Amino acid sequence: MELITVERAEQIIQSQTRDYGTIRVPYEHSLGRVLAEKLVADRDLPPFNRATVDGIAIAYRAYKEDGLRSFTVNAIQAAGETPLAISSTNECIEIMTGAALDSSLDTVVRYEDIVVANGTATVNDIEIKQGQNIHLQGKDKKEGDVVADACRLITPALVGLAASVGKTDLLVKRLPKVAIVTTGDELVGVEENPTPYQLRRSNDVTIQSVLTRYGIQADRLHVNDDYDTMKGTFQRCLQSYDVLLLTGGVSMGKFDYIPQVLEHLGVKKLFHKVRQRPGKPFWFGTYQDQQVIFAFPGNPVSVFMCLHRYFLPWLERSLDVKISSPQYAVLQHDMDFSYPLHYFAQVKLEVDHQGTVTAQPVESNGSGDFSNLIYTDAFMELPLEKNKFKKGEVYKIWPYNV
Ligand SMILES: Nc1nc2c(c(=O)[nH]1)N[C@H]1C(S)=C(S)[C@@H](COP(=O)(O)OP(=O)(O)OC[C@H]3O[C@@H](n4cnc5c(N)ncnc54)[C@H](O)[C@@H]3O)O[C@H]1N2
Ligand code: MOO
Repeated sequence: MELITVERAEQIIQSQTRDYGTIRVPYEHSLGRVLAEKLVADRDLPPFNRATVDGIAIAYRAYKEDGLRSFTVNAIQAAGETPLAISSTNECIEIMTGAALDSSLDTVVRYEDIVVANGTATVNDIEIKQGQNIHLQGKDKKEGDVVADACRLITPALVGLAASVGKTDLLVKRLPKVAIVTTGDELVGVEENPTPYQLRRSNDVTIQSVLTRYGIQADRLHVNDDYDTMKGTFQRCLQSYDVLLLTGGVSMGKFDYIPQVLEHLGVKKLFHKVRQRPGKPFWFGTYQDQQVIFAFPGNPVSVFMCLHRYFLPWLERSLDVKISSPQYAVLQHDMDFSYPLHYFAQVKLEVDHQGTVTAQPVESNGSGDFSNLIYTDAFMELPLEKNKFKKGEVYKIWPYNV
């Protein structure tokens, strides 16, 4: 099969989004999930006229029309208490931040602007405005107003908002069951001691960690490069998971069995090999129009790039998240890349003094060199149509560390 372009690969993948339905989860466990319902205010926000400072509450007309500057303290009212009224406009209530104002009061003066002595509060020589220091009932939202629309990624602010409107269970998008399967005889578990020519597996934990941001608890499995073992493992995975993320074994090597095994099992290949670096041997397919299989080339940077450039957008679209607009940055160095491939450069992002996002490319030793991934922030997508990329030009970025 011919190598396809990045754009075509993206199109094919996006044509295979899936709907996993919805489920209710307690709001404490909803962070990172995708909201599948509108949240409405169960009461006005704020629910009452609320003092925004500690001080005294007065009737403004006594200050303005009667020229009063001293007020007899009628009572002290804490937040949460039933509003206390004054019986005459020469009185005030000492009121605390967050307390509800009675309808006989319409203005709050801070402690800093008064002197309280012997049961009387005297206002300093300052200008007072009617209605000051009061957060009016319903000013933010009215009862029944939408406070959050559906298809949003649930952020800490949204969890707080849900709690404030008494939503104990949130309807969220159901997540796919994901298996991450690493392959390769040279790979040992993190706890094991590698021989001089073996490596510790790292792709699986990296992928798993990225997925936790979306609330996905993916399972990790490892298979050695044995055709029948792979066949058995993948077959079981296809029965129990919605998505398989495989790493390694998709290139030209004598033990790169993955494409063969998958096709043997009836997985439909939608493409193999993309005009890109890293990640050229990327393989993608579907099983019985249900399961979706991403087989990433084993090099850690290839895996990381393909995960952010292809899998996460697929996931976000499948979960119906409001898609954020693409991000761009200004290249800070001339770069040459003379192969007819899209090049995904690792870049360090900064915001300059004019507020422009700039991208500083970082040299790497190919897709097996993952040492820079912690010092860089994004892949910059340099299109295959060009070989020379000039300082000052603007290209798309795929952030991973921001
Ligand atoms: N004759 C050719 N050889 C290669 C080509 C090619 O076009 N022709 N493509 C190269 C490219 S590009 C890549 S990328 C690699 C990808 O090959 P595979 O997908 O078969 O990956 P492996 O050979 O299994 O592994 C590559 C490399 O990554 C290490 N690895 C694998 N899995 C993990 C893991 N879970 N954690 C950490 N490291 C991992 C593995 O040990 C290898 O060093 O093929 C080129 N060859
Ligand atoms: O895709 Mo490979 O990642 O170019 O090394």
